Amino acid sequence: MITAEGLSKRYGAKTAVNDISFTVQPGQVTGFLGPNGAGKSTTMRMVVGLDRPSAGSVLVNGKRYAEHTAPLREVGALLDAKAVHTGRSAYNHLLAMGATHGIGKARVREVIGMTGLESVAGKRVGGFSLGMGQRLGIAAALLGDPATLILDEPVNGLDPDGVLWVRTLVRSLAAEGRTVFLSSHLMSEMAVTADHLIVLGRGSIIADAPMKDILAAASGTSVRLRSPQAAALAQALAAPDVTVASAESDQLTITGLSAAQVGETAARAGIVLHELTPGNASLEEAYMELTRDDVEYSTGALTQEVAR
Ligand SMILES: Nc1ncnc2c1ncn2[C@@H]1O[C@H](COP(=O)(O)OP(=O)(O)OP(=O)(O)O)[C@@H](O)[C@H]1O
Repeated sequence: MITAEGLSKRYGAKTAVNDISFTVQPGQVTGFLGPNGAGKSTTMRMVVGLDRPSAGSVLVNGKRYAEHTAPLREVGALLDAKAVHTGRSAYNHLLAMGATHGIGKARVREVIGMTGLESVAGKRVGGFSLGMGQRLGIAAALLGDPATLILDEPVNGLDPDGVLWVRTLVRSLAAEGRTVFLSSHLMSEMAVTADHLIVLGRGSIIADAPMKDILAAASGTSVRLRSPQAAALAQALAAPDVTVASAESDQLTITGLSAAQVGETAARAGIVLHELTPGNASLEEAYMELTRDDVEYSTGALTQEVAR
């Protein structure tokens, strides 16, 4: 479990993380989202003691990272896969990391197997592709068999096979009861990987909720229905903030009302429904709506140009 209380980080005049409090629970995958520069990496770095908070604290299983006698066994982190520039082989790199914690060859071989690095384990890490580097970073994070995993952009640079592998891996780690804290800009992937989301914008938390609640709260969602009395229902639903579209005579697509509100209006009017389907917003839509005012490096003008 990760617990942050009033956590802040300032770099000179720049406040990268501004008084945030959150808990990352075990047994589920918690996604960490936010626009570029929102403070995600800074927060993750503070969890593992690579950056010192300007105020507040962040604890892993009740202690600061540095207070753990064997931190690799508590928290495994993939923070910057490119940081490993070494002439060592992957096998020797992991062995050297493990040596500080009494972790031996058997566990090193195990994580090499888990991350699909067998065929390149003897090769110099310096020559690794981005994807191989990511796999090695994940192998390093898993080395101490930690109860908490922090993965900053783990699918960056991975091919579709690798992306699916990370998804399966993190889901199984969470199912084993571990705490998994994961950042990614790939919304479609996050949507199928995370159970819970923490969204940062300009250093502050703008959402901290289960994935399903974030999707359900997104406005602009539509409700689709089929009814033999579709025209009468369209009239009954008419209201200033409601739009009703009809592609076929027995079908309606409604925005501005929930499925429950549509069903209740139909019941009050004595109208028969054959189908009533709430259309959830995609995570990408929900995310765009949440972070609309918090994008530091806005490309609004450009995207408007392109959309024209
Ligand atoms: N060492 C540093 N010195 C000065 N400013 C920094 C430093 N590290 C980060 N920042 C600033 O702090 C803010 C948060 O950066 P951070 O890397 O944590 O964001 P992020 O959410 O991880 O972004 P991205 O999605 O682009 O990785 C940014 O404005 C960044 O420029």
